[in-house]
Amino acid sequence: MTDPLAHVRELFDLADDVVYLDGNSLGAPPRAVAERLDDVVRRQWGRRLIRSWSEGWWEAPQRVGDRIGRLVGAAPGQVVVGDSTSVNLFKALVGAVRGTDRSEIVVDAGTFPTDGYIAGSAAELTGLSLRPADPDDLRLDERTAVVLLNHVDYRTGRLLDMAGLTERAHEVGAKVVWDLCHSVGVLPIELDALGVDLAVGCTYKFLNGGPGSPAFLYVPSAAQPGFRQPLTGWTGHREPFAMAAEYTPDAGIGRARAGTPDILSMLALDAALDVWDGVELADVRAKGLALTARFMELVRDLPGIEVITPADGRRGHQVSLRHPEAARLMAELIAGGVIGDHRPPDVLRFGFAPLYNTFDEAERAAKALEELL
Ligand SMILES: Cc1ncc(COP(=O)(O)O)c(C=O)c1O
Ligand SMILES: Nc1c(O)cccc1C(=O)C[C@H](N)C(=O)O
Repeated sequence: MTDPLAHVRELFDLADDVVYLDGNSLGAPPRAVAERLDDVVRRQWGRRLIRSWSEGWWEAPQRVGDRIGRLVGAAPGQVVVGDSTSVNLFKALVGAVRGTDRSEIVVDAGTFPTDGYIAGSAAELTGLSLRPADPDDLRLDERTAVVLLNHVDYRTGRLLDMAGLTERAHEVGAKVVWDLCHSVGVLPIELDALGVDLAVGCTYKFLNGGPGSPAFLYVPSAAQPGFRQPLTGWTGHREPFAMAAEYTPDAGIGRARAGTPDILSMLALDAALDVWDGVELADVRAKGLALTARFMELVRDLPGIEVITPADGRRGHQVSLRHPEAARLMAELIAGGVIGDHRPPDVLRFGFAPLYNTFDEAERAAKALEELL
């Protein structure tokens, strides 16, 4: 295919002697980040000192949130950036079930561990039970307060049907929280249009925000007045600088904030998001499907390999291969300059980031694996 994103790779600081296929865990650095951080540290922090809080720092969580909103189909004022995905999951789940007369939280059984752990804790603290369930057989009913689902499964790369599952939850009066860690920046997402209740996601994978860059939380405008999240830190207060004794939440998405925002990471993410300017998610999606299809075609028949990522369009931008010696194979691939990762016990993962990965890289990686086998 002709690649409408070919020029975007130049915006990244990537060495040509490495085939980097782990952007689904830690995205590559956009060149603009180092430059921006230099300005933030030397000029904003260094010269403007504390004045910088009123020169853009304080509002950064909402401003950067709106930039992510564009990528997930959320109108402005509904996404806030800060804290980790784990912390935002806790805010979302407790906020979703507080005051409910329903009795269970449902989580997809194969979830990324942190989601299951946090859901367990949220259930225990709110007196609900936690029920892990297969996304193909969720069995939601009037007992279900909320269901937490991963849009793209971290292990297999399978993409769930957000529209259908959101509708199913709503049919029984349950809420749905979507974890978008492996789908934000991968495909067009329509949170507002689908009536999603809450969503979280991390920014260090396909959004390339850098190691530990802050996560995001989506709370639709209509739900904000009733959203009572448990971490009532002062920055979520309606008038934080009034230093009032009583907590009064911000009227809008600001109530989803907790403590002081991590400005260095936040502004690194802000700079990283510049690579999306002028990029169409439809192009990203088309290239991601083509890259993963090409790689799957090349590795499908290799000895001992089982492709566990769906071959139809229901996948994100990673290819997962099962092999009994996955750990050894990945270590050898990495030693040879092809960087993917291994998830226990026997899964090799290869993430394709359409903004910077090329078809030539898909072929080089497949060739390297073939030679090892
Ligand atoms: C689906 C999913 N949820 C959550 C996380 C991480 O959460 P946190 O940002 O708290 O480390 C990851 C990856 O680390 C993930 O893959
Ligand atoms: N967040 C990570 C980290 O701090 C260190 C190593 C890996 C990660 C990851 O993001 C793992 C990733 N969520 C996964 O899908 O496995």
